[in-house]
Amino acid sequence: MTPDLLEQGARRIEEHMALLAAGGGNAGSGGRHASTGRVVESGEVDVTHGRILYLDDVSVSFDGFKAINKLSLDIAPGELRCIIGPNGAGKTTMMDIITGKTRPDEGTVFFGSTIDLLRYKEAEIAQLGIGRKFQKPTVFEQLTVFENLELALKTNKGVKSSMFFRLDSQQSDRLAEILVTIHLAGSVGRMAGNLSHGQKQWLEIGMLLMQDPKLLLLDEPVAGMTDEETARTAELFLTLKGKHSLMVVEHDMSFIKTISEIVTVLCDGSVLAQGTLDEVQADERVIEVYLGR
Ligand SMILES: Nc1ncnc2c1ncn2[C@@H]1O[C@H](COP(=O)(O)OP(=O)(O)OP(=O)(O)O)[C@@H](O)[C@H]1O
Repeated sequence: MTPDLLEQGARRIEEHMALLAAGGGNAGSGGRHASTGRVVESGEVDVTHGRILYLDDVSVSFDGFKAINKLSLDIAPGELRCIIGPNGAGKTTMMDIITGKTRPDEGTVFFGSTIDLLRYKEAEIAQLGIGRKFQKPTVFEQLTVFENLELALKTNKGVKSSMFFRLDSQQSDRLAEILVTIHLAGSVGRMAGNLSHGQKQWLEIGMLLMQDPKLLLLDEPVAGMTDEETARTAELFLTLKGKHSLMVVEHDMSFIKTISEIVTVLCDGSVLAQGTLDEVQADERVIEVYLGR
């Protein structure tokens, strides 16, 4: 390979890495653009006040339409919070705001009690420890399961160190542990493109886990999965709870029933109801706008 080709290849890897860091990998699908910016080293998030994520009075309008309307919400460290709500309720927009993809017109968004997320760009927020998984799997189809996971560790490396990157023993151990967690230990050498839809979703979650995120945002993770894959995903999320904080947007109520503690119902850009699944399912307002009679 000529130096030119090497350089081009390295540049392509770096572009992929920037996208991945912003939660929008583009290995054959999707394609969200990452903003580039200063590198922010991930450090400790101050959760002494019992909150890892804190949104207060957040609003955003698109052409005069209030997609998010005085939204206030907080999440405890290690919590698995489920978010439900009708189409257009603002669930995706809320995640866009948390991850820096959309800037709110007003309000406060804090990661722990000291990190004002509104001061950071999308790629920086990913590096602070907020991982996002979009609905569609965005793994690197032409690489193996192992290579995908290995690649996920390279996001902070420059071109040359990225090309000659080797896992140290601690990273190898973590990769092996994550392979088991995501049910892909037996598929380590398979090309990601040959995995089932559910396995691709797990692989992408594994790639996020390689970066050891403190908070994971997951948008409709079980959409399109078989019943068995859905059940295994529930198992996976229950394993992650406690070690990571999770915010899961889903429409699949039986999945929510298996994994949920507190469920937040969004409607018209704000919180309509919050409580256990039984509580929100019994709430007349929720039945009216979302669950149907
Ligand atoms: N960039 C944008 N420009 C204009 N309108 C937008 C934009 N993003 C979102 N909206 C509007 O804001 C509202 C909330 O959308 P959002 O995608 O956040 O809802 P959602 O709860 O995720 O819905 P779904 O369950 O269908 O994914 C919708 O009416 C949507 O059309």
